Amino acid sequence: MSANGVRPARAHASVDNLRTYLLAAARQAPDRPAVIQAAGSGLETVTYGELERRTDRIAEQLDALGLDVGDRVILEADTDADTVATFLACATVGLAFVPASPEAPDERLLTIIESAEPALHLQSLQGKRDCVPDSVGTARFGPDGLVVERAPEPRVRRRRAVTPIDTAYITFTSGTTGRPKGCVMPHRGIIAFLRGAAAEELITHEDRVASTAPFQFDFSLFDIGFTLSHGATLVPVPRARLNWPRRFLGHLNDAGVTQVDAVPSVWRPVVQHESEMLSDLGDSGTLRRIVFSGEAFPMDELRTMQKLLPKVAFTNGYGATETMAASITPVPNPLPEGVERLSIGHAVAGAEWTLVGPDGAIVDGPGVLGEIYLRTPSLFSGYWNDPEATRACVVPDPLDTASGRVVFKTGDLASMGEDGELYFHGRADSQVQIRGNRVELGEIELRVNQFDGVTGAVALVLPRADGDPQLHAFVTTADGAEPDTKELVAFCRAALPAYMIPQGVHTVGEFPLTPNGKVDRAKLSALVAS
Ligand SMILES: Nc1ncnc2c1ncn2[C@@H]1O[C@H](COS(=O)(=O)NC(=O)C[C@H](N)c2ccccc2)[C@@H](O)[C@H]1O
Repeated sequence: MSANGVRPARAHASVDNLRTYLLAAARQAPDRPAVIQAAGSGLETVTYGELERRTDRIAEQLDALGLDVGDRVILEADTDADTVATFLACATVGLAFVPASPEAPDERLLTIIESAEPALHLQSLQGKRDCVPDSVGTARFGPDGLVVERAPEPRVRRRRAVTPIDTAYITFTSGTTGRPKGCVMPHRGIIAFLRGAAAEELITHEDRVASTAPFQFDFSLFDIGFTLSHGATLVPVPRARLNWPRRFLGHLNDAGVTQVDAVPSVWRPVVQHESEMLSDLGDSGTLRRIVFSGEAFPMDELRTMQKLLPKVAFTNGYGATETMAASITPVPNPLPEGVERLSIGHAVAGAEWTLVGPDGAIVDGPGVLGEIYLRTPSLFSGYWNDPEATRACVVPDPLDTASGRVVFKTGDLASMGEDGELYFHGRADSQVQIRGNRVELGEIELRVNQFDGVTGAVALVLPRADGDPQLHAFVTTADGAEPDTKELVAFCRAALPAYMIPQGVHTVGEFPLTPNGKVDRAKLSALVAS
């Protein structure tokens, strides 16, 4: 019995809960490897049976702290077996975990703590965080369970069961307004998306999936969920190995990885410095698939990857944290000549999207730009403590406004292909007009990329106090030298309308990245302001 005599809450095996859904394999084949992870300079394997034992031990200890279903727990960690066990333990007792990166600065963690008001902060035995306020309990997790340093204040337990609509996790994304927004994800939401993803039949239980995203980026939560729900093996790639192409590829090779999940930027240094080793990895026949998400894979970089990996399948995972994701689309290898924009295909099984034009009319034909509205059971519960931001994107189904059903207004623009597949055209709020003409940043980037010596291009429009917004192109070049700006601009003029010609060209050594590995456009903009 717990503090107020109520039996502690527990996930019920008969309804959707992340713990029961992700440990189903532990029942059927407990000796199968769940996680293969770095250990010293080598690797170690944690089986599904061992993962379940660690999960239950931590769940018991969390229970003893007397927390209530729905209480928040900061889980500051990198992905490994103990992080997964802690994540599953939280799901078992109905605690909402808030993934945090050990690399996040103190003030970012404190902002999240101020907003989420967690009962407990959890970090690994090696964790270095020591700025957690006294109002929050602290504990460390490891292979032998939890070590509680400061018990959380006792809570009154009002709930007796963990239900599928209870919160599994809250991921705080650095909202464009600067204040981080917490995406509240219910158990049934993530499970619905993972079921839809499973219908793509990308992997079997024999696969070994490498996860490269930081734990606080929900791409990592997808990797964990997708892999464990198939009874396959998760291979986390620690940052120390990820940041060295040779070590990264060695880790993939040693662990016998068959699929690598990574944002496009992860591959840039690998192709630049270890293309030979990458090609050998593809020829070995073990690596079968690369899944990317987060942002469009620059076409020329993708083509280069495909030349090195002719036998590997490429898959484009598109979607937002608010619905975990939306579509999982195969990319032809090789990409046919002339294809200049990647398809994001159709929404996964169990979901469907609608394109809505600027005038509110439904777009159901090719070539017209509209905003994607996603009808899906993987919809989040809303933004933490921000009903206004929630109302702005959880809206009545445009096809059936009287029904009371709601859909996710993605803020993404797309056009439709011949058989209804979609092509991503960028964020609605980054669409710009210059002198009344809609500017396609992707088209500008494509053209600049074709200029001799340019290896990467990002186009931005920067507002100006007085006058039209200005178009700027940021480029990386093969030898780091600045391209001849006049020639580059002339090259653009030969293919683009006048209003799409960059007024500023800036050479950077490499593109700055956000903590989640996406091109940091805000940092690029700041280069011009300075
Ligand atoms: N494949 C893409 N092409 C092009 N633009 C994209 C793409 N994937 C996202 N995006 C963009 O990124 C936004 C979502 O950003 S996010 O909320 O941080 N989520 C993600 O980036 C990852 C996403 N949750 C996910 C997790 C697991 C599997 C697939 C996708 C989308 O609205 C798109 O604008």
